[in-house]
Amino acid sequence: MEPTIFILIFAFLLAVWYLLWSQSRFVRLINALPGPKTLPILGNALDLINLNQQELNRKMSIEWVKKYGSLYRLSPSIHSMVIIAAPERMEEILRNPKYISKGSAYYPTSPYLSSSLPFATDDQYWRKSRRLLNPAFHIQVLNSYMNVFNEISVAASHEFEKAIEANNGGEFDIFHLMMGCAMDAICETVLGRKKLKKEDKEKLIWHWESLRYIIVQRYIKPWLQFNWLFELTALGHKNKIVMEGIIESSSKFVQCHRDSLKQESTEKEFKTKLNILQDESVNNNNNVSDITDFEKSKKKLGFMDLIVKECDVNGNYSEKEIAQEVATMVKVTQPAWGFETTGLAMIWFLYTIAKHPKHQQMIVDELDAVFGNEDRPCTLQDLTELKHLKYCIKETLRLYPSAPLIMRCLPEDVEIGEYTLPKGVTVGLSIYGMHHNPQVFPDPETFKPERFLPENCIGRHPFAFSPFSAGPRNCIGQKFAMLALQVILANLLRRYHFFVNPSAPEVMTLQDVTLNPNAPVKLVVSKR
Ligand code: HEM
Repeated sequence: MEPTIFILIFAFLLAVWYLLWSQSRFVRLINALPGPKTLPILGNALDLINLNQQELNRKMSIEWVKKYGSLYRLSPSIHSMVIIAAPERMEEILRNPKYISKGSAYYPTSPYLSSSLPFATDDQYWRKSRRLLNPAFHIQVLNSYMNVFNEISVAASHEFEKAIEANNGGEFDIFHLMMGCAMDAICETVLGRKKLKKEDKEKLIWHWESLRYIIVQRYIKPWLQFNWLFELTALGHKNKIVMEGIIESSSKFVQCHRDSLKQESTEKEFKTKLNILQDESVNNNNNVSDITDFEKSKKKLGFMDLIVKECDVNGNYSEKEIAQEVATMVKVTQPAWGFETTGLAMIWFLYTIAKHPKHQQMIVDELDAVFGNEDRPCTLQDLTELKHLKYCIKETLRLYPSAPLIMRCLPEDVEIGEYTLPKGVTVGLSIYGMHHNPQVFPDPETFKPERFLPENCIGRHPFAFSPFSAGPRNCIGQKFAMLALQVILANLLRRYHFFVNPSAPEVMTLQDVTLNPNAPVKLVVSKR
């Protein structure tokens, strides 16, 4: 066939398809919502494509919320999306156990991570995994990590000392130092106490940074949303390499943990260990003569123990599935997830309190009252007394939620106010937009930790502050993250003061899978 005829037929079919599609009930319901003007087929792609990631964040989370309200539509391409930035509306979606599906919203990572907890699109599989992994984040398990968090703070303090020396007391970028610290916190606890070598850490960070870039590119460039086309591009090729690297390093974590469990055990003893570990109160009738250490510790199963057990003992997970779970636990991106979300929270916290010396001093006063001159580890009891520290962490997570936008795919029509959100639509829940919405938090751009004093929370909608999302599919690592943040940041502030160079330009946020800084986060750090 002549190429011209082929093109004409293709254009005709596309026009017919577009005409039918644009008359559909789905499109009519979406178009009833306020939102920026769309172009045929391209939707809002032209609005988005010309923006850099910093402008994209402002536009989506602040400008358009102001212009169109806290419920508006956006069409990055033919895939329309509804953005929500108000707690009452978010609650209607997040609280409902029927609306836990992410649909294909997180497809840019598939097929590699499609069956890990944060990305699972199959509801049944998600329920199975969530039920299985919940005990690994039980408060008793988390409390057993206190020592590790204290040790990691000491190691991070040494790194700061080296950086201060290397920079002759001048400013330096804290990004990689704090990311490494958060990665250690996850690796040495949830991932089975494995210490990573510097080069392995750097490789993992590179993998996840590349993946983040790829995901954003696929959202804003509509042609990359076709898998077959994407795979033909240089970006598709890079995606393959990156994902294979991530899965490979995750499999190594699993193998390493399995080896350490198996060490000096027969196969039978190994399986018995895993079974015994699961029981909170170990039954004396068990045949446990050879596992007395485990019996004594009465330990609950950690994340790695649980998934190795499910694979090796119960056969409920394949080797590939557990590698995917481990991969997302390392990064737990989207949002989701793990070292990056926690590392970013630490970075934004240090930057923010460096910019607000009054609040830094209030935390330091509190630390001095609790620890005096003692150089001892931080305990759970200490944390209950470090109230201003907690308010500052919460206010940082309000201003800089590590996961700025999360998504759900609606399995049925949902009535919200005067609008009907049609079945199958992707809802983008803008945590950043809600936290910066002046109707939810007055004077939203100002750092005011006192917002979190109990008396100031009265009357605030329970979903208004949701850095960890809310409802059945909220962050499984929320308590872990808060504990790690409090211990590590308290210990750093016991040893160092943090300042910003007053003439340095402000560090801004980038609209990304996670909320990253647009420039190096340079601080002047001095010993207390
Ligand atoms: C400051 C730190 C953190 C923040 C702000 C954060 C935020 C979030 C958010 C907003 C979600 C919901 C995503 C969605 O609904 O699409 C989520 C999910 C998740 N987070 Fe976190 N997270 C943090 C730390 C962690 C840590 C330390 C872990 C694990 C050790 C973790 C593990 C997960 C997992 C597995 C999910 C998926 C849960 C599910 O789909 O059932 N997160 N996180």
